[in-house]
Amino acid sequence: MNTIELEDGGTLLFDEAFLTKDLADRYFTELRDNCQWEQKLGIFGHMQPRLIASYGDAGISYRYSGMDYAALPWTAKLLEIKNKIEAVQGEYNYCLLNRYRSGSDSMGWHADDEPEMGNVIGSLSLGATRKFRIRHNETRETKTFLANHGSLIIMAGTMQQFWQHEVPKTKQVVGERINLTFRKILGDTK
Ligand SMILES: O=C(O)CCC(=O)C(=O)O
Ligand SMILES: [Fe+2]
Repeated sequence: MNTIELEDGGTLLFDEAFLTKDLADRYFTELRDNCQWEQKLGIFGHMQPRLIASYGDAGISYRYSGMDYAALPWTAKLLEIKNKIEAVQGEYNYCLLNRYRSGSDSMGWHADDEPEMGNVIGSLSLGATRKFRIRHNETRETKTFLANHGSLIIMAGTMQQFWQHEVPKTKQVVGERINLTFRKILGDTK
């Protein structure tokens, strides 16, 4: 487990071997086959280049790229994963899953800095290894992490205020990747 102290009070924890390969394999298959995946419309009227699904406590919905996502009720597997991540850090009531079908699926530079969102985000990666990059808003300093099968990244402190992150497209032939970001939606979410 690696804890990186970022400038301006952000921290990024990276555990390359958070889950055993066996368990990561099982979660990948289970989530791929059983989550309610959908492709959403993004900004400028284009479909987002990935599939998403979202789960959480009753009554939770999450505003993202100008749209509201109502959370489906937790499944037993997702609660099991949530408990494991909470044992490391954080307390979560919502999970956004992203499914990157190939190297041409991606997520552009952004920060998860909505005011109603807690500052601790737990991000579990399953399946193909993809680059997870972070970039400081002012200095443009960039760091790259290889988010491999079964790895955990926890973003905390002031990271969302001072850094953005992305999962870039790649021309390499890569298999599917599923990423789960556990979050805490605060206050009145209706
Ligand atoms: O897929 C990832 O590793 C990042 C996902 C992400 O940044 C998000 O869902 O906000
Ligand atoms: Fe994000």
